[in-house]
This record gives sequence, structure tokens and C-alpha cells, in this order.
Amino acid sequence: MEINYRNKIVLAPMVRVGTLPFRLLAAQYGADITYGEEIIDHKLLKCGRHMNDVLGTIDVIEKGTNSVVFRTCPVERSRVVFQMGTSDAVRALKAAQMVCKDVAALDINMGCPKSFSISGGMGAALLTKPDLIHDILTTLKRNLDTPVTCKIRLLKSSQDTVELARRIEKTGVSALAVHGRKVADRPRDPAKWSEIADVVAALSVPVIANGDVFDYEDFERIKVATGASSVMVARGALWNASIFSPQGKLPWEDVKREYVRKSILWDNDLKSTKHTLKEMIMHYSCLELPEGKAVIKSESYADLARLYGEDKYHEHVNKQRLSRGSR
Ligand SMILES: Cc1cc2nc3c(=O)[nH]c(=O)nc-3n(C[C@H](O)[C@H](O)[C@H](O)COP(=O)(O)O)c2cc1C
Repeated sequence: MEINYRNKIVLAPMVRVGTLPFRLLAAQYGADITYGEEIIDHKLLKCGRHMNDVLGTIDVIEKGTNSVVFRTCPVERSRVVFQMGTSDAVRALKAAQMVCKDVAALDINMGCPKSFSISGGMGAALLTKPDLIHDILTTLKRNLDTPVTCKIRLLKSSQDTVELARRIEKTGVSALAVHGRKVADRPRDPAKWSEIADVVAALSVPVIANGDVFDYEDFERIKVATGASSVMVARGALWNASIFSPQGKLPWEDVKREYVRKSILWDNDLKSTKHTLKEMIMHYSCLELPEGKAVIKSESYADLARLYGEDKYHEHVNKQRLSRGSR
């Protein structure tokens, strides 16, 4: 079924953060659409798809290892967006075929300014190659039933961004996410909502506005300022995922504990859970204090469960898993 991109609040793609427990956390608080972390096509091509009967998940696992590259479950099937990094249409299609039946949409990252992406011709490197963008998006559109979208940054001038956005629209994408910063901008530079507005005015396909949403009220502010259908938030959600709740944010301590519980339940990669917790702690507190030090030192979910007073929950989940595994 075609995913509806109008009037939605969206969890942005975030590397090492946007794994299954974080996406479910955001959805629990009110996110309508949840993006996974960017995964590179080369990586996907080294993977196989497995049903995990113990967890009830679909796992994409790197062959010859136990490394779960992507984990999803049926509950999020209608709202999870798989974001891929690519620089080649044929490779992108091959990789996308591995996951497209298990997700609501497929998104191509065209905004990442990190040298890893740029040197591989991916992320923001695509922004200067409109023919390649066209090739990638039309190849995916023609060959997959899954909706295809992409996420871009602003170009040097608003006119250039609009021109590129118009070309992207012609490929038949279902939506376009626009991060209101240029490649050279730093996260602390204010997002340019007025330049997102120029894109919205020029397109008829839904635009998802992204940049500097830190409170629930900002969803409405950026919609009014840009005219965009939908809004995407990254850091605001990382720091407190209950940003999606119309009732206002919950205390970050509660959100963090709920994240730990979900990470335990879905057996999230421990490194990625620790990374996300560290990001939360760095924002509200400091890694040199006892909590931060203990997260860094944790070697297992038993350690994290103890730290956050969730030992009973951890034991309970383990028991259930054992009984399911032995059935
Ligand atoms: C920790 C982190 C990881 C990110 N990873 C990705 C990613 O995998 N793909 C992507 O397109 N953008 C990524 N971004 C960029 C965000 O999706 C978003 O465009 C940017 O942070 C601006 O939104 P914000 O002002 O709400 O933070 C990441 C941002 C952060 C903070």
C-alpha cells in the first residue's frame, strides 16, 4: 500500500541510532513515519534475509557473521522507511530487492556530507550529478513496487535547489525530504526554512521539511514557515524521543529507560544502544559523571539493565526468549 506523506511527523534517519528499538520508541510517542539508519548498498549485497522466530523479526544479516545489519518487525511495516546509500543504479536496485518487501518505502540519502559518503560518490556527492540521481531513482521506480523517496540538502542557491528538486519530482518519487542546510553548513548553523519554502512552492509532490525542530510546537512553526506537508526531526528526537507527543515531552530519564527496555526486548546491537545512550547523556549531562562512565563500561545488557534498574525486566525477557527458542 502506498504510504501517505501528507501531514506526517517523521523520525529522521540517524546512523547508529535509528535501529528497531529507537524507531518503535518514536512511534510509541507519536511519530507517523520512522526512517532507519542509512545502510550502504555494498553492505546489503553481502547480506542474507532471515526470519528470526525467537524475536518475531526479519533480520538482514551479513553472511558469514552474526552481524545484524537491519532488523525490522511486522508492527512497523506500514511506517518504516529504509534509507540506503548508493552511487549506482544497478547496485541500488539489487540491494533494495533484499529489503523492499519488508518496509513501507525506500529512501536514497543524497545529503550526507561525511567524507566516507562523498569519497564513495554517495550522499551529498550525488547533489552535483542530476543525471545519476535520475538514473538511480527511475531504475528503482521502474523495477520496484515499493514507494521511492530521497533526502537532499540545499544547494548553493535556492534556484539550484529548486531546479534539482523539479528533476527529482519528475522521476516519480513519492516524497522529497529537504534538510535546510548546505553541504558546508555545520549542525549549529540555523536551518534555512525559507529555502525549503522555495522548494515546496515549486513542487506538487509532498515535501518533508527538516532542520531545527526541537519541540512539538516547532512542527507547526516549520510547516507554517515552509508550507511543507510533513516534518522530519533528527536531533530533537535523539535527545528526547517523546518530542512527537502532542502532550509535551516526558522527562528524559523516563524516555531513556524505555529505550533501554526496548533495546533489551529486541536484542539491539549493544554498541548501537550504548552509542545512542551516550548521545542522550552528552546532551543532558556529561559522560564523565558516573552514569556516563557506567554506560561506557557496560559489556552486556545485564550491565545496562542493572544500571537502569531494569534487571527484573531483563531476566523476564531472557526467560521468555529461552522458552520460545526451545519450542
Ligand atoms: C546522529 C545523527 C545521525 C545521522 N544520520 C543520518 C543518516 O543516516 N542519513 C541521513 O540522511 N541523515 C542523517 N543525519 C542527518 C539528519 O537526518 C538530519 O537531516 C539533520 O540532523 C538535521 O535535522 P535536525 O536539525 O532535526 O537534527 C544524521 C544526524 C544525526 C544527528
